[in-house]
Amino acid sequence: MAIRNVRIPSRQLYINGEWREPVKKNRIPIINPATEEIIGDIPAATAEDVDVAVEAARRALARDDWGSTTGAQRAKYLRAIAAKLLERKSELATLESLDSGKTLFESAADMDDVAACFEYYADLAEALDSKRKTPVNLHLDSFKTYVLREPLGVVGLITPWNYPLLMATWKVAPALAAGCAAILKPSELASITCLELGEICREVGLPPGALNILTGLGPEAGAPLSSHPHVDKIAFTGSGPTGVKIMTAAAQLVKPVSLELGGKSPIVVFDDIDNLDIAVEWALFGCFANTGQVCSATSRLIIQESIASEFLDRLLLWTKNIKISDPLEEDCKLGPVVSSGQYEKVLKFISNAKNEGATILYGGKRPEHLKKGYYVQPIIITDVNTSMEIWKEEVFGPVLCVKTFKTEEEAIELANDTKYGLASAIMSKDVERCERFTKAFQTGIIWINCSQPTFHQLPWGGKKRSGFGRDLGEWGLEKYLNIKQVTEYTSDDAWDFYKSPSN
Ligand SMILES: NC(=O)C1=CN([C@@H]2O[C@H](COP(=O)(O)OP(=O)(O)OC[C@H]3O[C@@H](n4cnc5c(N)ncnc54)[C@H](O)[C@@H]3O)[C@@H](O)[C@H]2O)C=CC1
Ligand SMILES: C[N+](C)(C)CCCC(=O)O
Ligand code: NA
Repeated sequence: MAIRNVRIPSRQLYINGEWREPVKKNRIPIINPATEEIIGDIPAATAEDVDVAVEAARRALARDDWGSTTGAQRAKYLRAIAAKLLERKSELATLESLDSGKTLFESAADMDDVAACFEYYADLAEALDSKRKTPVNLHLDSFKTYVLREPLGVVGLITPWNYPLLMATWKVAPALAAGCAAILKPSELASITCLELGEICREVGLPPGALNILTGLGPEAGAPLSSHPHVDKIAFTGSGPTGVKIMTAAAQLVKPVSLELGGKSPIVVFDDIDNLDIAVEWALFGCFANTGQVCSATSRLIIQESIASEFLDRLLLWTKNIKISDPLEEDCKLGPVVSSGQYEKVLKFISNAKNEGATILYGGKRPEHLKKGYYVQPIIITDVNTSMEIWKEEVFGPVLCVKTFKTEEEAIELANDTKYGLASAIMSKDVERCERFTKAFQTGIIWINCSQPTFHQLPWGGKKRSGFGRDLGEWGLEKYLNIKQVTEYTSDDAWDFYKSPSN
Protein backbone atom coordinates (compact mmCIF):
# COMPACT_ATOMS: atom_id res chain seq x y z
CA MET A 1 0.00 0.00 0.00
CA ALA A 2 1.19 3.50 -0.78
CA ILE A 3 1.98 5.76 2.12
CA ARG A 4 -0.01 8.91 1.49
CA ASN A 5 1.72 12.23 2.23
CA VAL A 6 5.03 10.46 2.58
CA ARG A 7 7.79 12.87 3.56
CA ILE A 8 10.53 13.30 0.95
CA PRO A 9 13.71 13.26 3.02
CA SER A 10 16.14 16.10 2.50
CA ARG A 11 19.62 14.62 2.36
CA GLN A 12 23.21 15.56 1.70
CA LEU A 13 25.92 13.46 0.09
CA TYR A 14 26.73 10.31 2.02
CA ILE A 15 30.50 10.34 2.49
CA ASN A 16 32.61 8.58 5.12
CA GLY A 17 29.52 7.49 7.04
CA GLU A 18 28.16 11.03 7.36
CA TRP A 19 25.87 13.44 5.55
CA ARG A 20 27.98 16.09 3.94
CA GLU A 21 27.01 19.17 2.00
CA PRO A 22 28.48 19.23 -1.52
CA VAL A 23 31.54 21.49 -1.75
CA LYS A 24 29.74 23.72 -4.26
CA LYS A 25 26.45 23.54 -2.32
CA ASN A 26 24.36 22.95 -5.46
CA ARG A 27 21.12 20.99 -5.50
CA ILE A 28 18.98 19.36 -8.21
CA PRO A 29 15.16 19.37 -8.09
CA ILE A 30 13.30 16.08 -7.73
CA ILE A 31 10.41 15.89 -10.18
CA ASN A 32 7.46 13.54 -9.80
CA PRO A 33 6.79 12.38 -13.38
CA ALA A 34 3.13 11.66 -12.60
CA THR A 35 2.40 15.30 -11.73
CA GLU A 36 5.38 17.20 -13.20
CA GLU A 37 5.74 18.84 -9.77
CA ILE A 38 8.96 19.50 -7.90
CA ILE A 39 8.73 17.47 -4.71
CA GLY A 40 12.15 18.03 -3.19
CA ASP A 41 15.80 18.19 -4.13
CA ILE A 42 19.01 16.19 -4.01
CA PRO A 43 22.60 17.34 -3.56
CA ALA A 44 24.69 17.81 -6.71
CA ALA A 45 28.19 16.42 -6.30
CA THR A 46 31.11 17.68 -8.38
CA ALA A 47 34.72 16.58 -8.89
CA GLU A 48 35.65 18.11 -5.50
CA ASP A 49 33.22 15.80 -3.70
CA VAL A 50 34.40 12.83 -5.75
CA ASP A 51 37.92 13.47 -4.43
CA VAL A 52 36.69 13.51 -0.83
CA ALA A 53 34.65 10.32 -1.30
CA VAL A 54 37.50 8.45 -3.01
CA GLU A 55 39.82 9.42 -0.15
CA ALA A 56 37.25 8.16 2.39
CA ALA A 57 36.94 4.88 0.46
CA ARG A 58 40.71 4.40 0.37
CA ARG A 59 40.96 5.04 4.09
CA ALA A 60 38.20 2.48 4.74
CA LEU A 61 40.18 -0.15 2.86
CA ALA A 62 43.30 0.69 4.86
CA ARG A 63 41.46 0.48 8.18
CA ASP A 64 40.96 -2.85 9.95
CA ASP A 65 37.25 -2.25 10.61
CA TRP A 66 36.60 -2.61 6.87
CA GLY A 67 39.83 -3.62 5.14
CA SER A 68 40.49 -6.63 7.38
CA THR A 69 36.95 -7.95 7.71
CA THR A 70 36.12 -11.54 6.92
CA GLY A 71 33.32 -12.35 4.53
CA ALA A 72 31.28 -13.54 7.52
CA GLN A 73 31.63 -10.13 9.18
CA ARG A 74 30.60 -8.34 6.01
CA ALA A 75 27.64 -10.70 5.68
CA LYS A 76 26.33 -9.36 9.00
CA TYR A 77 26.29 -5.82 7.63
CA LEU A 78 24.57 -6.95 4.42
CA ARG A 79 21.88 -8.82 6.38
CA ALA A 80 21.34 -5.84 8.66
CA ILE A 81 20.89 -3.63 5.59
CA ALA A 82 18.37 -6.10 4.13
CA ALA A 83 16.40 -6.15 7.39
CA LYS A 84 16.22 -2.33 7.56
CA LEU A 85 15.18 -2.15 3.92
CA LEU A 86 12.29 -4.50 4.61
CA GLU A 87 11.27 -2.53 7.71
CA ARG A 88 10.93 0.55 5.50
CA LYS A 89 9.57 -1.30 2.47
CA SER A 90 6.24 0.56 2.03
CA GLU A 91 7.85 3.94 2.49
CA LEU A 92 10.74 3.16 0.14
CA ALA A 93 8.39 1.71 -2.50
CA THR A 94 6.25 4.85 -2.33
CA LEU A 95 9.33 7.07 -2.65
CA GLU A 96 10.55 5.02 -5.62
CA SER A 97 7.19 5.45 -7.37
CA LEU A 98 7.01 9.19 -6.66
CA ASP A 99 10.51 9.68 -8.02
CA SER A 100 10.55 7.40 -11.06
CA GLY A 101 6.88 6.95 -12.00
CA LYS A 102 6.98 3.18 -11.72
CA THR A 103 3.83 1.52 -10.47
CA LEU A 104 3.64 0.91 -6.75
CA PHE A 105 3.28 -2.81 -7.37
CA GLU A 106 6.57 -2.86 -9.27
CA SER A 107 8.32 -0.62 -6.73
CA ALA A 108 7.25 -2.93 -3.91
CA ALA A 109 8.49 -5.95 -5.87
CA ASP A 110 11.77 -4.12 -6.44
CA MET A 111 12.19 -3.55 -2.69
CA ASP A 112 11.71 -7.28 -2.06
CA ASP A 113 14.30 -8.01 -4.75
CA VAL A 114 16.66 -5.43 -3.26
CA ALA A 115 16.49 -7.01 0.20
CA ALA A 116 16.81 -10.53 -1.25
CA CYS A 117 19.83 -9.46 -3.28
CA PHE A 118 21.58 -8.16 -0.13
CA GLU A 119 20.74 -11.47 1.58
CA TYR A 120 22.04 -13.46 -1.38
CA TYR A 121 25.38 -11.65 -1.42
CA ALA A 122 25.59 -12.03 2.36
CA ASP A 123 25.60 -15.80 1.74
CA LEU A 124 28.25 -15.42 -0.96
CA ALA A 125 30.38 -13.21 1.30
CA GLU A 126 30.35 -15.98 3.91
CA ALA A 127 31.20 -18.61 1.32
CA LEU A 128 34.09 -16.44 0.15
CA ASP A 129 35.98 -17.08 3.41
CA SER A 130 36.65 -20.69 2.46
CA LYS A 131 37.62 -19.69 -1.09
CA ARG A 132 39.78 -16.74 -0.08
CA LYS A 133 42.90 -18.87 -0.32
CA THR A 134 42.89 -21.79 -2.73
CA PRO A 135 45.94 -24.06 -2.96
CA VAL A 136 46.96 -25.14 -6.44
CA ASN A 137 48.79 -28.45 -6.51
CA LEU A 138 51.59 -28.47 -9.09
CA HIS A 139 52.82 -31.92 -8.06
CA LEU A 140 56.28 -30.43 -7.49
CA ASP A 141 58.32 -30.74 -4.31
CA SER A 142 60.10 -27.44 -4.75
CA PHE A 143 57.08 -25.13 -5.06
CA LYS A 144 53.99 -24.41 -3.06
CA THR A 145 51.38 -22.25 -4.76
CA TYR A 146 48.02 -20.80 -4.01
CA VAL A 147 45.55 -18.26 -5.30
CA LEU A 148 44.10 -15.45 -3.21
CA ARG A 149 40.80 -13.72 -3.87
CA GLU A 150 41.03 -10.19 -2.53
CA PRO A 151 38.84 -7.13 -2.75
CA LEU A 152 39.65 -5.26 -5.97
CA GLY A 153 39.88 -1.88 -4.23
CA VAL A 154 37.84 1.29 -4.64
CA VAL A 155 35.03 0.81 -7.13
CA GLY A 156 32.81 3.39 -8.83
CA LEU A 157 29.22 2.26 -9.44
CA ILE A 158 27.24 4.37 -11.91
CA THR A 159 23.59 3.43 -12.23
CA PRO A 160 20.40 4.39 -14.10
CA TRP A 161 16.91 5.54 -13.16
CA ASN A 162 14.72 2.69 -14.45
CA TYR A 163 15.20 0.50 -11.37
CA PRO A 164 16.90 3.07 -9.14
CA LEU A 165 17.55 1.11 -5.97
CA LEU A 166 17.57 -2.34 -7.59
CA MET A 167 20.23 -1.49 -10.19
CA ALA A 168 22.31 0.15 -7.44
CA THR A 169 21.93 -2.98 -5.30
CA TRP A 170 23.04 -5.32 -8.12
CA LYS A 171 26.41 -3.55 -7.80
CA VAL A 172 26.58 -2.33 -4.18
CA ALA A 173 25.74 -5.68 -2.57
CA PRO A 174 28.43 -7.74 -4.35
CA ALA A 175 31.00 -4.92 -4.10
CA LEU A 176 30.55 -4.83 -0.31
CA ALA A 177 30.41 -8.64 -0.12
CA ALA A 178 33.79 -8.72 -1.88
CA GLY A 179 35.20 -6.24 0.63
CA CYS A 180 35.63 -3.36 -1.79
CA ALA A 181 34.98 0.25 -0.82
CA ALA A 182 32.39 1.70 -3.16
CA ILE A 183 31.20 5.03 -4.47
CA LEU A 184 27.69 4.89 -5.85
CA LYS A 185 26.58 7.53 -8.37
CA PRO A 186 22.85 7.03 -9.00
CA SER A 187 20.91 8.78 -11.77
CA GLU A 188 19.99 12.41 -11.19
CA LEU A 189 16.48 11.54 -12.45
CA ALA A 190 15.75 9.20 -9.52
CA SER A 191 18.07 9.18 -6.51
CA ILE A 192 15.81 9.31 -3.46
CA THR A 193 15.91 5.63 -2.51
CA CYS A 194 19.66 5.39 -3.09
CA LEU A 195 20.18 8.22 -0.59
CA GLU A 196 17.96 6.33 1.88
CA LEU A 197 20.30 3.37 1.45
CA GLY A 198 22.95 5.72 2.86
CA GLU A 199 20.79 6.37 5.93
CA ILE A 200 20.31 2.62 6.36
CA CYS A 201 24.07 2.00 6.14
CA ARG A 202 24.61 4.70 8.76
CA GLU A 203 22.00 3.13 11.06
CA VAL A 204 23.47 -0.38 10.83
CA GLY A 205 26.94 0.99 11.53
CA LEU A 206 28.59 0.07 8.23
CA PRO A 207 32.18 1.28 8.70
CA PRO A 208 32.69 4.84 7.38
CA GLY A 209 33.79 5.04 3.76
CA ALA A 210 32.84 1.44 2.86
CA LEU A 211 29.93 2.87 0.84
CA ASN A 212 29.71 6.49 -0.27
CA ILE A 213 26.77 7.87 -2.22
CA LEU A 214 27.22 10.83 -4.50
CA THR A 215 24.12 12.11 -6.25
CA GLY A 216 24.62 14.53 -9.10
CA LEU A 217 24.75 15.00 -12.84
CA GLY A 218 26.57 12.57 -15.12
CA PRO A 219 29.18 14.93 -16.52
CA GLU A 220 29.76 16.60 -13.12
CA ALA A 221 29.80 13.63 -10.75
CA GLY A 222 29.97 10.49 -12.92
CA ALA A 223 32.72 11.63 -15.27
CA PRO A 224 35.26 12.55 -12.53
CA LEU A 225 34.61 9.17 -10.93
CA SER A 226 35.35 7.37 -14.23
CA SER A 227 38.60 9.25 -14.74
CA HIS A 228 39.76 9.25 -11.11
CA PRO A 229 43.25 7.75 -10.73
CA HIS A 230 42.38 6.14 -7.38
CA VAL A 231 39.22 4.41 -8.52
CA ASP A 232 40.16 0.85 -9.46
CA LYS A 233 37.09 -0.13 -11.45
CA ILE A 234 33.87 1.26 -12.86
CA ALA A 235 30.70 -0.80 -13.09
CA PHE A 236 28.05 0.91 -15.20
CA THR A 237 24.48 0.36 -16.30
CA GLY A 238 22.95 2.89 -18.65
CA SER A 239 22.94 4.17 -22.20
CA GLY A 240 25.37 3.23 -24.96
CA PRO A 241 26.77 6.73 -25.54
CA THR A 242 27.49 7.20 -21.82
CA GLY A 243 29.06 3.74 -21.72
CA VAL A 244 31.42 4.78 -24.50
CA LYS A 245 32.40 7.93 -22.58
CA ILE A 246 33.06 5.95 -19.41
CA MET A 247 35.11 3.33 -21.22
CA THR A 248 37.10 6.04 -23.01
CA ALA A 249 37.86 7.84 -19.74
CA ALA A 250 38.76 4.57 -18.01
CA ALA A 251 40.96 3.46 -20.92
CA GLN A 252 43.41 6.32 -20.27
CA LEU A 253 44.26 4.67 -16.94
CA VAL A 254 43.70 1.08 -18.07
CA LYS A 255 40.91 1.00 -15.51
CA PRO A 256 38.67 -2.05 -15.92
CA VAL A 257 35.01 -1.42 -16.65
CA SER A 258 31.88 -3.51 -16.89
CA LEU A 259 29.10 -2.11 -19.05
CA GLU A 260 25.43 -3.03 -19.25
CA LEU A 261 24.03 -0.92 -22.06
CA GLY A 262 20.53 -1.99 -22.89
CA GLY A 263 19.22 -3.41 -26.11
CA LYS A 264 16.53 -4.04 -28.65
CA SER A 265 15.64 -7.54 -27.66
CA PRO A 266 13.48 -9.88 -29.76
CA ILE A 267 10.63 -12.13 -28.74
CA VAL A 268 10.03 -14.82 -31.36
CA VAL A 269 6.60 -16.46 -31.31
CA PHE A 270 5.90 -19.71 -33.18
CA ASP A 271 2.52 -21.03 -34.28
CA ASP A 272 2.96 -24.23 -32.26
CA ILE A 273 2.23 -22.53 -28.93
CA ASP A 274 -0.64 -24.08 -27.01
CA ASN A 275 -2.27 -21.00 -25.68
CA LEU A 276 -2.30 -17.74 -27.56
CA ASP A 277 -3.36 -15.60 -24.60
CA ILE A 278 -0.50 -16.82 -22.44
CA ALA A 279 1.98 -15.85 -25.16
CA VAL A 280 0.20 -12.52 -25.68
CA GLU A 281 0.58 -11.70 -22.00
CA TRP A 282 4.31 -12.46 -22.02
CA ALA A 283 4.75 -10.30 -25.12
CA LEU A 284 2.93 -7.50 -23.34
CA PHE A 285 4.82 -7.87 -20.08
CA GLY A 286 8.12 -8.19 -21.96
CA CYS A 287 7.68 -4.78 -23.55
CA PHE A 288 5.32 -2.71 -21.40
CA ALA A 289 6.36 -3.59 -17.84
CA ASN A 290 7.98 -0.61 -16.11
CA THR A 291 6.48 1.44 -18.96
CA GLY A 292 8.97 -0.19 -21.33
CA GLN A 293 11.93 1.36 -19.52
CA VAL A 294 13.79 -1.90 -19.20
CA CYS A 295 17.15 -2.60 -20.79
CA SER A 296 16.09 -6.16 -21.55
CA ALA A 297 12.60 -5.23 -22.85
CA THR A 298 11.60 -7.54 -25.70
CA SER A 299 10.56 -4.64 -27.90
CA ARG A 300 10.70 -6.47 -31.23
CA LEU A 301 7.87 -8.99 -31.63
CA ILE A 302 8.75 -11.49 -34.36
CA ILE A 303 5.65 -13.53 -35.04
CA GLN A 304 4.98 -16.46 -37.34
CA GLU A 305 2.81 -15.33 -40.22
CA SER A 306 0.23 -18.09 -39.84
CA ILE A 307 -0.92 -16.77 -36.44
CA ALA A 308 0.04 -13.11 -36.81
CA SER A 309 -3.41 -11.72 -37.47
CA GLU A 310 -5.12 -13.51 -34.59
CA PHE A 311 -2.19 -12.82 -32.26
CA LEU A 312 -2.31 -9.10 -33.02
CA ASP A 313 -6.08 -8.98 -32.51
CA ARG A 314 -5.68 -10.43 -29.04
CA LEU A 315 -2.62 -8.30 -28.31
CA LEU A 316 -4.74 -5.26 -29.05
CA LEU A 317 -7.51 -6.38 -26.70
CA TRP A 318 -5.02 -7.03 -23.89
CA THR A 319 -3.25 -3.72 -24.50
CA LYS A 320 -6.48 -1.71 -24.37
CA ASN A 321 -7.18 -3.37 -21.03
CA ILE A 322 -4.01 -2.06 -19.36
CA LYS A 323 -4.78 0.41 -16.58
CA ILE A 324 -2.84 3.63 -17.07
CA SER A 325 -2.91 5.92 -14.05
CA ASP A 326 -0.99 7.59 -11.30
CA PRO A 327 1.48 4.89 -10.27
CA LEU A 328 0.28 5.02 -6.66
CA GLU A 329 -3.28 4.10 -7.68
CA GLU A 330 -4.47 0.58 -6.97
CA ASP A 331 -4.00 -1.80 -9.92
CA CYS A 332 -2.07 0.71 -12.01
CA LYS A 333 -0.17 -1.27 -14.64
CA LEU A 334 1.40 1.57 -16.63
CA GLY A 335 2.74 4.76 -15.11
CA PRO A 336 4.35 7.77 -16.77
CA VAL A 337 7.84 7.67 -18.26
CA VAL A 338 10.52 9.06 -16.00
CA SER A 339 11.06 12.61 -17.26
CA SER A 340 10.05 15.23 -19.79
CA GLY A 341 13.20 14.44 -21.76
CA GLN A 342 12.30 10.76 -21.95
CA TYR A 343 8.70 11.69 -22.87
CA GLU A 344 9.83 13.85 -25.79
CA LYS A 345 12.22 11.12 -26.87
CA VAL A 346 9.48 8.47 -26.97
CA LEU A 347 7.11 10.74 -28.90
CA LYS A 348 9.86 11.52 -31.41
CA PHE A 349 10.46 7.81 -32.01
CA ILE A 350 6.75 7.40 -32.75
CA SER A 351 6.58 10.31 -35.18
CA ASN A 352 9.78 9.15 -36.90
CA ALA A 353 8.29 5.66 -37.30
CA LYS A 354 5.18 7.18 -38.90
CA ASN A 355 7.30 9.33 -41.21
CA GLU A 356 9.29 6.29 -42.25
CA GLY A 357 6.06 4.56 -43.32
CA ALA A 358 5.29 2.28 -40.37
CA THR A 359 1.71 1.81 -39.19
CA ILE A 360 0.66 2.74 -35.66
CA LEU A 361 -1.72 -0.12 -34.94
CA TYR A 362 -2.57 1.27 -31.52
CA GLY A 363 -1.63 3.93 -28.99
CA GLY A 364 1.11 6.47 -28.75
CA LYS A 365 -1.08 9.32 -27.54
CA ARG A 366 -1.60 10.95 -24.16
CA PRO A 367 -4.41 9.03 -22.38
CA GLU A 368 -7.44 11.32 -22.32
CA HIS A 369 -8.06 11.07 -18.60
CA LEU A 370 -4.53 12.21 -17.70
CA LYS A 371 -4.00 15.88 -18.38
CA LYS A 372 -0.64 16.18 -16.65
CA GLY A 373 2.33 13.88 -16.20
CA TYR A 374 4.59 12.16 -18.72
CA TYR A 375 2.00 9.61 -19.79
CA VAL A 376 1.81 7.87 -23.12
CA GLN A 377 -0.44 4.99 -24.16
CA PRO A 378 1.42 1.78 -25.01
CA ILE A 379 2.10 1.56 -28.72
CA ILE A 380 2.04 -1.28 -31.21
CA ILE A 381 3.72 -0.58 -34.54
CA THR A 382 3.39 -2.76 -37.67
CA ASP A 383 4.57 -2.53 -41.28
CA VAL A 384 8.08 -2.18 -39.98
CA ASN A 385 11.13 -2.84 -42.12
CA THR A 386 14.62 -3.57 -40.90
CA SER A 387 16.09 -0.27 -42.01
CA MET A 388 13.72 1.77 -39.83
CA GLU A 389 14.90 3.53 -36.70
CA ILE A 390 12.09 1.90 -34.69
CA TRP A 391 13.48 -1.55 -35.57
CA LYS A 392 17.05 -0.63 -34.78
CA GLU A 393 17.19 1.77 -31.83
CA GLU A 394 16.35 1.33 -28.15
CA VAL A 395 13.32 3.49 -27.25
CA PHE A 396 13.04 2.92 -23.49
CA GLY A 397 9.29 3.44 -23.55
CA PRO A 398 6.18 1.28 -24.06
CA VAL A 399 6.76 0.79 -27.78
CA LEU A 400 6.43 -2.62 -29.43
CA CYS A 401 7.28 -3.11 -33.08
CA VAL A 402 6.12 -6.17 -34.96
CA LYS A 403 7.44 -8.18 -37.90
CA THR A 404 6.30 -11.51 -39.27
CA PHE A 405 8.26 -14.52 -40.51
CA LYS A 406 7.55 -17.76 -42.34
CA THR A 407 10.55 -20.02 -41.59
CA GLU A 408 12.80 -20.66 -38.64
CA GLU A 409 15.82 -19.36 -40.60
CA GLU A 410 14.03 -16.10 -41.25
CA ALA A 411 13.09 -15.79 -37.58
CA ILE A 412 16.62 -16.21 -36.30
CA GLU A 413 17.96 -13.78 -38.87
CA LEU A 414 15.45 -11.15 -37.77
CA ALA A 415 16.11 -11.83 -34.09
CA ASN A 416 19.85 -11.31 -34.47
CA ASP A 417 19.46 -8.36 -36.84
CA THR A 418 20.55 -5.83 -34.18
CA LYS A 419 23.71 -4.23 -32.92
CA TYR A 420 22.61 -5.16 -29.40
CA GLY A 421 22.98 -8.49 -27.60
CA LEU A 422 21.36 -8.39 -24.19
CA ALA A 423 18.34 -10.72 -24.22
CA SER A 424 16.16 -12.85 -26.49
CA ALA A 425 12.92 -14.72 -25.95
CA ILE A 426 11.30 -17.61 -27.80
CA MET A 427 7.76 -18.89 -27.41
CA SER A 428 7.35 -22.42 -28.73
CA LYS A 429 6.44 -25.82 -27.37
CA ASP A 430 8.99 -27.58 -29.61
CA VAL A 431 11.84 -28.39 -27.22
CA GLU A 432 14.42 -28.97 -29.94
CA ARG A 433 13.54 -25.75 -31.66
CA CYS A 434 13.98 -23.90 -28.36
CA GLU A 435 17.42 -25.49 -28.05
CA ARG A 436 18.37 -24.42 -31.59
CA PHE A 437 17.32 -20.85 -30.79
CA THR A 438 19.13 -20.86 -27.45
CA LYS A 439 22.31 -21.62 -29.39
CA ALA A 440 21.63 -19.24 -32.26
CA PHE A 441 20.55 -16.15 -30.28
CA GLN A 442 23.52 -13.78 -29.95
CA THR A 443 22.69 -12.55 -26.44
CA GLY A 444 23.67 -13.03 -22.81
CA ILE A 445 20.15 -13.81 -21.59
CA ILE A 446 17.68 -16.28 -23.11
CA TRP A 447 14.07 -16.58 -22.05
CA ILE A 448 12.08 -19.63 -23.15
CA ASN A 449 8.30 -19.34 -23.03
CA CYS A 450 8.54 -16.17 -20.94
CA SER A 451 10.18 -12.74 -21.00
CA GLN A 452 11.87 -10.83 -18.14
CA PRO A 453 11.77 -13.11 -15.08
CA THR A 454 15.11 -12.45 -13.39
CA PHE A 455 16.79 -14.34 -10.56
CA HIS A 456 19.79 -12.99 -8.69
CA GLN A 457 21.54 -16.38 -8.82
CA LEU A 458 21.98 -16.06 -12.59
CA PRO A 459 24.46 -13.90 -14.56
CA TRP A 460 23.02 -10.72 -16.08
CA GLY A 461 24.67 -8.96 -19.00
CA GLY A 462 25.11 -8.90 -22.73
CA LYS A 463 27.38 -9.05 -25.74
CA LYS A 464 27.79 -6.96 -28.88
CA ARG A 465 26.85 -3.32 -28.20
CA SER A 466 24.95 -4.26 -25.04
CA GLY A 467 28.30 -4.31 -23.28
CA PHE A 468 30.31 -6.86 -21.37
CA GLY A 469 30.78 -8.17 -17.86
CA ARG A 470 28.07 -9.69 -15.70
CA ASP A 471 26.05 -8.56 -12.72
CA LEU A 472 24.40 -11.04 -10.34
CA GLY A 473 25.25 -14.58 -9.35
CA GLU A 474 28.80 -15.57 -8.52
CA TRP A 475 29.90 -13.66 -11.66
CA GLY A 476 28.59 -10.44 -10.13
CA LEU A 477 30.90 -11.03 -7.14
CA GLU A 478 33.98 -12.16 -9.08
CA LYS A 479 34.19 -8.84 -10.86
CA TYR A 480 34.93 -7.07 -7.57
CA LEU A 481 37.76 -9.43 -6.67
CA ASN A 482 41.44 -9.31 -7.49
CA ILE A 483 42.88 -12.71 -8.25
CA LYS A 484 46.37 -12.93 -6.82
CA GLN A 485 48.68 -15.90 -7.40
CA VAL A 486 51.32 -16.72 -4.83
CA THR A 487 54.29 -18.94 -5.74
CA GLU A 488 56.63 -20.04 -2.99
CA TYR A 489 59.96 -21.79 -3.56
CA THR A 490 60.15 -24.40 -0.83
CA SER A 491 63.40 -26.19 -1.69
CA ASP A 492 66.66 -25.62 0.14
CA ASP A 493 68.59 -26.17 -3.09
CA ALA A 494 70.09 -23.31 -5.07
CA TRP A 495 68.23 -22.35 -8.24
CA ASP A 496 71.41 -22.98 -10.27
CA PHE A 497 70.62 -20.85 -13.29
CA TYR A 498 73.86 -18.81 -13.01
CA LYS A 499 77.27 -20.16 -12.33
CA SER A 500 78.15 -19.36 -8.72
CA PRO A 501 81.25 -17.07 -8.52
CA SER A 502 82.42 -18.94 -5.38
CA ASN A 503 82.87 -22.21 -7.32
N1 LIG B 1 20.38 0.22 -20.39
C1 LIG B 1 19.79 0.81 -19.42
O1 LIG B 1 19.56 0.22 -18.38
C2 LIG B 1 19.43 2.25 -19.55
C3 LIG B 1 19.33 2.86 -20.78
N2 LIG B 1 18.98 4.16 -20.85
C4 LIG B 1 18.88 4.80 -22.17
O2 LIG B 1 19.64 5.96 -22.14
C5 LIG B 1 18.86 7.08 -22.52
C6 LIG B 1 19.35 8.30 -21.81
O3 LIG B 1 19.07 8.21 -20.43
P1 LIG B 1 20.08 8.84 -19.38
O4 LIG B 1 19.44 8.88 -18.06
O5 LIG B 1 20.64 10.10 -19.93
O6 LIG B 1 21.18 7.66 -19.37
P2 LIG B 1 22.70 7.73 -19.04
O7 LIG B 1 23.33 6.50 -19.55
O8 LIG B 1 23.30 9.01 -19.47
O9 LIG B 1 22.68 7.67 -17.45
C7 LIG B 1 23.08 6.58 -16.66
C8 LIG B 1 24.00 7.04 -15.55
O10 LIG B 1 25.20 7.55 -16.12
C9 LIG B 1 25.48 8.83 -15.60
N3 LIG B 1 26.26 9.60 -16.58
C10 LIG B 1 25.80 10.38 -17.59
N4 LIG B 1 26.83 10.92 -18.26
C11 LIG B 1 27.96 10.46 -17.68
C12 LIG B 1 29.35 10.65 -17.96
N5 LIG B 1 29.77 11.41 -18.95
N6 LIG B 1 30.24 10.01 -17.19
C13 LIG B 1 29.84 9.21 -16.19
N7 LIG B 1 28.54 9.01 -15.87
C14 LIG B 1 27.61 9.62 -16.62
C15 LIG B 1 24.12 9.38 -15.28
O11 LIG B 1 24.19 10.46 -14.41
C16 LIG B 1 23.43 8.17 -14.71
O12 LIG B 1 23.80 7.98 -13.37
C17 LIG B 1 17.46 6.67 -22.20
O13 LIG B 1 16.56 7.37 -23.00
C18 LIG B 1 17.48 5.21 -22.49
O14 LIG B 1 17.24 4.98 -23.85
C19 LIG B 1 18.76 4.89 -19.73
C20 LIG B 1 18.85 4.33 -18.48
C21 LIG B 1 19.13 2.94 -18.31
C1 LIG C 1 14.76 -7.88 -15.14
N1 LIG C 1 14.29 -6.68 -14.53
C2 LIG C 1 13.21 -6.19 -15.32
C3 LIG C 1 13.86 -6.94 -13.18
C4 LIG C 1 15.35 -5.73 -14.39
C5 LIG C 1 15.97 -5.26 -15.67
C6 LIG C 1 17.15 -4.45 -15.34
C7 LIG C 1 17.47 -3.45 -16.35
O1 LIG C 1 16.60 -2.84 -16.96
O2 LIG C 1 18.68 -3.23 -16.48
NA1 NA D 1 12.26 11.99 -10.52
